[in-house]
Amino acid sequence: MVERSLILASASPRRRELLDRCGVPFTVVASAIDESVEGDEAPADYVLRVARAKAVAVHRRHAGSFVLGADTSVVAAGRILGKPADADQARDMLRQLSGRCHEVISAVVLLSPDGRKTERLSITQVEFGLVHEAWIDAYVATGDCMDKAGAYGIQNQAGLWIRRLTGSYTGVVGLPLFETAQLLREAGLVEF
Ligand SMILES: Cc1cn([C@H]2C[C@H](O)[C@@H](COP(=O)(O)OP(=O)(O)OP(=O)(O)O)O2)c(=O)[nH]c1=O
Repeated sequence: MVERSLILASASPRRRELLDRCGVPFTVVASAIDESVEGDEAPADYVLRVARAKAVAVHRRHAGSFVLGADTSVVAAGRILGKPADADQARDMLRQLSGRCHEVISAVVLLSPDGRKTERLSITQVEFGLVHEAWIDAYVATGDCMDKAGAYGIQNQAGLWIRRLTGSYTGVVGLPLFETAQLLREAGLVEF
């Protein structure tokens, strides 16, 4: 096993809980980066770019460590839905998702102490059943939507609206465990 520290470059409590399951000790350092979409950037390119930027920002301050960065976006009808700015935007996003399929794209990037970068992408198809206006109002009132891409948390009440999912549940929650474990294993940080 490699005797180097691992830093999770994220403020997300979900990512912390998921990374805990990999069984490797780590610390958390949040990165504040600009997450705006650049021009007509493709969704997968955008998510990878932002995940890299989060890892790089933290690696600059902690160059002797491994740094893991991640990003998650919802893509509906080709449009990238990040975290809603307010309750109205959250309602709009949930109306767009109701009764349709969308994709959740998560990127995970690992920087080594020597600056070597490895990365993986996880793409999941999610189908929402019809979501009534009253359900949207009640859910938005809980506030759960505000810190989540696409304005929903599959792990909370919005999970009741999901008819089907093909891909990675943990990817939707923000840290695809299969892909993350691959990166940590390749770096010699986990054994299995
Ligand atoms: C779709 C979906 C997203 N999410 C979360 C995962 C991410 O934390 C968040 C998307 O925003 P991100 O910008 O990917 O992450 P973040 O701002 O929470 O954390 P950081 O940038 O510091 O790493 O939405 C869920 O928890 N459940 C879901 O069902």
